[in-house]
Amino acid sequence: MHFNNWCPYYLIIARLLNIPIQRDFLNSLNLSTLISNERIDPKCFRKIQDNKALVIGAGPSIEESTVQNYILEIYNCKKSKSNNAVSEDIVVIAADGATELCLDLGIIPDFVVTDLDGDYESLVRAHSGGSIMVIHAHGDNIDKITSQVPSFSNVIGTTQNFPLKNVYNFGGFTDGDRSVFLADGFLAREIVLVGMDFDSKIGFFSKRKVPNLELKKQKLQIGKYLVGMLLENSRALVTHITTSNHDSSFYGVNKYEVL
Ligand SMILES: Nc1ncnc2c1ncn2[C@@H]1O[C@H](COP(=O)(O)OP(=O)(O)OP(=O)(O)O)[C@@H](O)[C@H]1O
Ligand SMILES: Nc1nc2c(c(=O)[nH]1)N=C(CO)CN2
Ligand SMILES: [Mg+2]
Repeated sequence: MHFNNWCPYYLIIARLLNIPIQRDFLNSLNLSTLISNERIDPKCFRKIQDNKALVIGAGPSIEESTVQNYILEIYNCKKSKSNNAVSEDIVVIAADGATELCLDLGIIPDFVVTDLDGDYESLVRAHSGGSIMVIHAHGDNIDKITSQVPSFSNVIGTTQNFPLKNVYNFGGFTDGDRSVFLADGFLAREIVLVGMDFDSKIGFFSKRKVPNLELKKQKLQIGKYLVGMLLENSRALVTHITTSNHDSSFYGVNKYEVL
């Protein structure tokens, strides 16, 4: 989504959650100085363009074996397509806490979308395995950005504020909905959503210690709204994978599959 279209949503969210947008901007500048690359490597874009993006959120459905088997099935399909060399036409995008599940399943996500408030060890392991780290700067993660970004080399910087020369704004707020904005913005042909249980309890793979449960729930509702708004106008075919324990639904989805 272009910044001009994103900006009104950002201003409303900032007002709702009392976010000082000046601090968001300051941290974008901070992140910009910590990233060496000037522009995104076109290879990153081509990984998603016209391909199928599996976007994995950290909702509680990913704790269920049926969902884990589904993720593995898609991943094995990705691997088997070209004689065990990983085929490029399925791309795995893990939202923050979901990275840990991916690693547990033996999957290195192609992209990890994070504001660095999750499990640092998992991020380091994914990065060592080759994941592209899509790291988000905002006013409440200045310390994390400053201390952790220098340890990653394969980074795409993002912001919810003004984009800078090497810090992008694809739209979106929480790690989960920003993953969907990334898939859509990089022109995925198909988007499959897993673990996007915005109306359910906070998942185990989400932050273990949630300091403010009410705020977290508010953020999930914002994420749900943003995904619906984006997908309604998306060119991608969108499938939402759920289980009978989670009846989250949102606009813009072409197909539901209840496992
Ligand atoms: N029930 C759920 N519990 C947790 N995450 C969920 C749920 N449903 C969907 N998600 C998506 O999974 C993403 C990853 O979760 P995680 O808590 O690791 O990220 P987060 O956005 O950094 O959290 P926070 O908003 O507290 O910073 C969330 O950003 C959210 O969009
Ligand atoms: N300033 C600020 N921005 C955010 C915050 C937050 O806590 N503070 N949390 C987000 C969801 O992960 C996304 N953006
Ligand atoms: Mg996070």
